[in-house]
Amino acid sequence: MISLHRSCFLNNTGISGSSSPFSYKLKKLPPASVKVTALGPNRDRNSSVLIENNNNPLKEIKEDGTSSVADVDPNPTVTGEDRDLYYDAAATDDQLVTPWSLSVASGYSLLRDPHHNKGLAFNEKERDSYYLRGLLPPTVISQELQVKKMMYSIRQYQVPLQKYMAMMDLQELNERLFYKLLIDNVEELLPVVYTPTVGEACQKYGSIFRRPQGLFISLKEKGKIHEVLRNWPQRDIQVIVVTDGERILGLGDLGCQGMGIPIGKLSLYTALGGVRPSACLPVTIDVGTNNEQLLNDEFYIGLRRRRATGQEYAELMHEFMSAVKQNYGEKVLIQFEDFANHNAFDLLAKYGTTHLVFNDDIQGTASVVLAGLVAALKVVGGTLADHRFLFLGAGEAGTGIAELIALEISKQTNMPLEEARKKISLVDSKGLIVKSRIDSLQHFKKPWAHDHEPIKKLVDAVNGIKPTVLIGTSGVGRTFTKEVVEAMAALNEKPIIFSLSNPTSQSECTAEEAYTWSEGRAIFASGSPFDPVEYKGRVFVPGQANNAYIFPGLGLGLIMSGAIRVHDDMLLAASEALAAQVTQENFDKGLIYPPFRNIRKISAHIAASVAAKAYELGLATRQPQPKDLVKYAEHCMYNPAYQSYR
Ligand SMILES: NC(=O)C1=CN([C@@H]2O[C@H](COP(=O)(O)OP(=O)(O)OC[C@H]3O[C@@H](n4cnc5c(N)ncnc54)[C@H](OP(=O)(O)O)[C@@H]3O)[C@@H](O)[C@H]2O)C=CC1
Ligand SMILES: CC(=O)C(=O)O
Ligand SMILES: [Mg+2]
Repeated sequence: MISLHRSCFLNNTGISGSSSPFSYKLKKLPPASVKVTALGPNRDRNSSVLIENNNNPLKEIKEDGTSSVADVDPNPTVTGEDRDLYYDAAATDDQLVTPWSLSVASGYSLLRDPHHNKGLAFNEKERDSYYLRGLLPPTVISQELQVKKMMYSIRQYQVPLQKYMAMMDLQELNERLFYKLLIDNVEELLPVVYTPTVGEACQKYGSIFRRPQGLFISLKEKGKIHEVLRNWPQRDIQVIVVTDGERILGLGDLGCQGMGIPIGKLSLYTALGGVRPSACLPVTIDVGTNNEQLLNDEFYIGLRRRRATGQEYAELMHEFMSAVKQNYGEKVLIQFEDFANHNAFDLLAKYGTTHLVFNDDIQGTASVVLAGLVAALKVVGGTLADHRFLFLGAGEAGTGIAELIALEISKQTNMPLEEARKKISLVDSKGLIVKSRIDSLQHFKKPWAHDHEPIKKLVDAVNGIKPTVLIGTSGVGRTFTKEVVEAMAALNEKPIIFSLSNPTSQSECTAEEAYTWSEGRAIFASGSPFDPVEYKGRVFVPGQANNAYIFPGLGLGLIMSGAIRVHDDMLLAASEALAAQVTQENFDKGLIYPPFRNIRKISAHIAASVAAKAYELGLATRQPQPKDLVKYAEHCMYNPAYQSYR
């Protein structure tokens, strides 16, 4: 006799899959008559799932997939309902299975289960049904009041890292409240869970690490990655953000502590793009670090060795990429994040043809910057082809943006791509990229080696090339000096200046510097947020040119269309969709990006455009194509409002 466990675990009864480490499939059973009950303690590998269908004999489905009629108590201790659990973001309406009845964790375990805990918002009935009496103080409050209370307490912290830690604690305590807080206060909390604070969190991750929020896959796990993926409690994974920690923002090699980045990016997938949290998996690949300070830090949490390279590195990455496909199928989206450029381009080229992957730093960034430029041209005038672009920094972000601009110019004018590229020049740590350097250049810089005399200093490159647009992707702070900004302002009535490097400390210049040195004429955007600036009685609101505008909507579009590959045209589509969201009211305020507070609407439009492109290119597998993709995207989005457990 299998007995029902009082604190049994609430399983994910999506169309297929499970949130416990064994797998089972529930397909097209008549709704309203299906009861699913998890047995055994939470995440117990020996657990099994019981299915009751129209009161027919209960079936027990075991971890190995076999099933048998079980002799069990048919009345689950508790039942509940949670849309999130059976709602498949990628399901079409007719596939949506609504009235599943689920058993949930109860009592103390329920209060410790971040996916289902509601804290003081559990109502009287739920407190009775779920054995919560006495475990909570008597008051019952709404989720809205919980948000107010939490915002009040977060605002008491003066130190950004303390706010970050309070948010991480909340995510571990009450996931829905965390996302409601983030969605409802996105402009205030984005700098807390994302750049700039996430940079400091990564630097100190060894000291602040508390609980696993993602998977650490190190060289120690070589040969076992398939099993390691199965240790993650969720099975129905739709998006993975993976880093190897070698280029974390502009902070360099942070090794295993780069984990803060995939965690932060994925929280934005949910908050900004509406992807279910249970479908998101943060991963850090640990192949060592070349950061001496970390290697000598007694609190460092990663492998204490120098970075593996060459075959050793490639083999671990390949095992990971293969295991991901084997575990989650070919439609799982993999976002490469903050890899150093000597691996990033090669990984993208290698896996771009076999997996659903993109590199956020190369492609997502390009898409957001192109959108900002298209919007800026409405203020400045002219087409992209009429402008000249100069970059400080010729790595992933710099060459990625440059290539997308060239592609767009080439599309708009039918100009050969090679000709379009000549409108764009890049400066790296050795100076302007020119033909005479070609033999010593990394492969991704070679297309940008134009006929020009060598120039060492940025200000000389500005005066020599006379750009209308200056973009910083160097990862080095304060490199747009007064001299450089003044040179841009002398050449242009409205110079476009983007300081994209993160976090704030690495920004090529501050918003105040850009507006002051250009006498209020710059069209300015930065990677990390800056406050509005008052200059000679006028208030200037800087834009935030950050790939966070793009990847959540791009990801949702890929998932909801069941795309199997990412294509450059999807990034162009995302970029156009973002630019189209800038309203006249935004322009009137000097904004070239729409406000982040509208991000869910923006993401729905981006997702719809990306999905439409996927269908057009024959890369979408979800059929039939929904008629109204924007509505469909909105409909797919995760809603953090509490569910009532019956
Ligand atoms: N706003 C956003 O959404 C995004 C911002 N970024 C930011 O962009 C920055 C760069 O990222 P990424 O392109 O991936 O990094 P890479 O390491 O790939 O590229 C950095 C580039 O900057 C050059 N560089 C370094 N120091 C100097 C210097 N003193 N003068 C001139 N050039 C210099 C490097 O030159 P060399 O090749 O000679 O070494 C290299 O070409 C980071 O700070 C990152 O946070 C990145 C992605 C998105
Ligand atoms: C924003 C981002 O992806 C970066 O700075 O690396
Ligand atoms: Mg990045």
